[in-house]
Amino acid sequence: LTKKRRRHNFMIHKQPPSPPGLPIIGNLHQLGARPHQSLTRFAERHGPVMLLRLGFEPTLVLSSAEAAKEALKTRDVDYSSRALSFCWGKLTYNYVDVAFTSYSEYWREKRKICVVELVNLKRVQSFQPVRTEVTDALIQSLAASAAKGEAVDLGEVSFELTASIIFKIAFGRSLKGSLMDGKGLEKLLHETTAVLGSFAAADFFPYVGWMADKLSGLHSRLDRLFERFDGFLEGVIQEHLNSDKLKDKQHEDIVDVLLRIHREHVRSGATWFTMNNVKAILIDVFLGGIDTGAITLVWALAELVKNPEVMKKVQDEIRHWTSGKDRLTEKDIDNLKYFKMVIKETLRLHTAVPLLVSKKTTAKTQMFGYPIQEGVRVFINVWAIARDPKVWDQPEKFIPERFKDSLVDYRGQHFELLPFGGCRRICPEINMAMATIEFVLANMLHRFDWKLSDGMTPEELDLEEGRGFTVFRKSLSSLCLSIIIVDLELHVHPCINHIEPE
Ligand code: HEM
Repeated sequence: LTKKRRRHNFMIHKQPPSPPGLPIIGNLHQLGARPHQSLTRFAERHGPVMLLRLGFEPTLVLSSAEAAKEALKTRDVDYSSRALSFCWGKLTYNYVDVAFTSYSEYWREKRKICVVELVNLKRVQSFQPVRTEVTDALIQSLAASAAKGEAVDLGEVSFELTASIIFKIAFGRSLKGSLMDGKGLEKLLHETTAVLGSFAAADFFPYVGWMADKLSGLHSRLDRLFERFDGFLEGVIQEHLNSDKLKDKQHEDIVDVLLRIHREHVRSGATWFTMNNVKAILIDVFLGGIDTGAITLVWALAELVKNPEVMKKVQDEIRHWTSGKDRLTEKDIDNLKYFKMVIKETLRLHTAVPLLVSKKTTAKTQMFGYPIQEGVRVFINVWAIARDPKVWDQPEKFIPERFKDSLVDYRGQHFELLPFGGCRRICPEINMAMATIEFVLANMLHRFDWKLSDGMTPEELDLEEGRGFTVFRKSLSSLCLSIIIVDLELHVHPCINHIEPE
């Protein structure tokens, strides 16, 4: 009995391992510019469950599929809240959005709106004409560049493309000629990403941190950003309220949907869904939808250019199944088995949000038998998990074939591949995001051949990642590629014997 009690006491007081830190700041200084990479190196030494101290904040870092499964499945309620973030709080009208709200009935209601109203299958399909229109315009502009022999900046192209789609889907207006045209929007998003990725002392040093943030100029940068976003959203909302077009449900944009829900709430006497909720959810769509999609597209093309044999194989497949047609439809994409493996491999190696959105424990809980307190910040390092050599053969290499006979998917059920997170807080917009990425990328690969410009060889192409913390942006924005328009007549029946349809 005594032995049992001793072991019980030992486990109660035992803490997960952690790298030694400094007084006051703890391990903060060790995170560096790419925290997911630093944390991966720590995990190699200290194991898949670590307890760090970031300032005064205890922070649990999980770096294996088993640990992710315990947090996201076995004890999902305990790990479902969000850690407060000073910057996000400001931009989301004090956490009244979906992504940064603590786990509660209030979050559940708002999430239900997202899932039921914004991203149901019908709605995703209803946006197909938008994806087609924007992709057609892209193909035309790429064809013009190819005809002139000009290289294109892939980062710019991808960004403009995902922004155009989100603008049409969410705000019902085109990006061009809107208040936030082209470069203006890109600059705004860069500044937002920089601010959100910067260190907010208030998050790690309660009571005193806000003063440091004020002195460092973070408050005024945030105020300026907030004013720009708020002004833009106010304009869009007024435009929708003043429009006398009565839209049928099939053709509503996201602002229409949210305003309709707001009206229904007011009519029923409910008070919890306010105009600030409308704006904060639009901020989620704006910040969650543009960068992530563009990042994924750029990485996919960069990997394909670096791996010409994969590029050839995937283009052969696409051109085979479209048999000389000018453009692929969304239906054609179902036939593209190898293409889907290329997408999965891109999401594995280059997950856009490497530490997910940071979580917080809602109660006293456990991890691998260690007791974990309530209110502990949690990072799930899905970047490390997707490169874990215990799970993946040659994890650093881009090998789409690894998914050939594998059931592993990215929809939150397989804990070794979690680019969209998993379980309760999983990205609610996977279908919308993937419909866009697949359609655009397949058409870009179908119509054009892509080569590095300025005589650069694939071996010379540097795929180093950029700086970032939560929403991760890499330095590939200036990846310039030459494009060649393909004579599709010559590609009517390229021989493909590597992938057969089911
Ligand atoms: C390739 C594209 C995308 C990627 C890789 C991505 C990734 C993610 C990730 C990793 C999370 C956090 C999951 C977690 O904490 O467990 C998330 C949450 C979220 N994403 Fe996405 N996302 C993408 C596209 C989008 C788009 C297009 C939208 C909106 C139109 C969106 C809206 C959201 C929202 C609202 C949440 C918060 C969910 C919640 O906390 O309940 N995402 N996304």
